[in-house]
Amino acid sequence: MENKINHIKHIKETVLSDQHYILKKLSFDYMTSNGKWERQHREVYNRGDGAGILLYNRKKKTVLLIKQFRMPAYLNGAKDGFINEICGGLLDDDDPETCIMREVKEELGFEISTVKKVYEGFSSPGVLTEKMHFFIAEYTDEMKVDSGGGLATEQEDIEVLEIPYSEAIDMLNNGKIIDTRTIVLLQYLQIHKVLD
Ligand SMILES: Nc1nc2c(ncn2[C@@H]2O[C@H](COP(=O)(O)OP(=O)(O)O[C@H]3O[C@H](CO)[C@@H](O)[C@H](O)[C@@H]3O)[C@@H](O)[C@H]2O)c(=O)[nH]1
Ligand SMILES: [Mg+2]
Repeated sequence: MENKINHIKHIKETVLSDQHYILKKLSFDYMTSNGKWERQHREVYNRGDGAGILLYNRKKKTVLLIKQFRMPAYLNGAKDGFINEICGGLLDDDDPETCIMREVKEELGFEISTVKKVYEGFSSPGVLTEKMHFFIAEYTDEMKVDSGGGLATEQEDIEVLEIPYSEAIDMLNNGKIIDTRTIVLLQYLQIHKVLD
């Protein structure tokens, strides 16, 4: 594989794992800022892109979060490994809007028809190819169609949390929200005074 960008060349890819998603080792020549070429090696994990959404209710001043077990967080000191998060998922073959509406239905049990895209960005650009699409949307009780909880066929075991926005902000400030996607969207609501 050759790249048109002129600060990298001689790119070699080796698949290290393709069991579920794809982990590759990339070896390439990189031209440093002082003009010298050096051989670099980087492991890159490709799980596709993702989308996440924070649902809020203007009248009740509540937000919808989910709680689920995350093995990587458990391995890295997150107590029992249960993480408070925004609803979200991998795009698979869908566009971000279609994906996020599907995840809202599967994980939260709500059917929403409009979402607002607020950000797009790389989750962890040094290691993941993943680009995240961030959304917010308003919900009302009438949009609830079932109890959510995720797909048992995908071994998802998700608790839906409807909590006062003020409590979510307290959780953010006292370290109980430790998922960066969730921090980003709660701060979006704060910065833009969406529920003030
Ligand atoms: N067998 C197997 N299944 C897996 C594996 N990894 C994930 N899965 C399955 O794939 C499903 C993915 O569910 P989604 O809702 O689509 O994704 P997510 O795990 O919620 O990911 C979201 O959060 C991530 C963490 O922040 C984000 O990285 C991602 O973009 C997305 O927003 C999981 O429930 C699980 O069943 C694996 O290594 N092996
Ligand atoms: Mg998910």
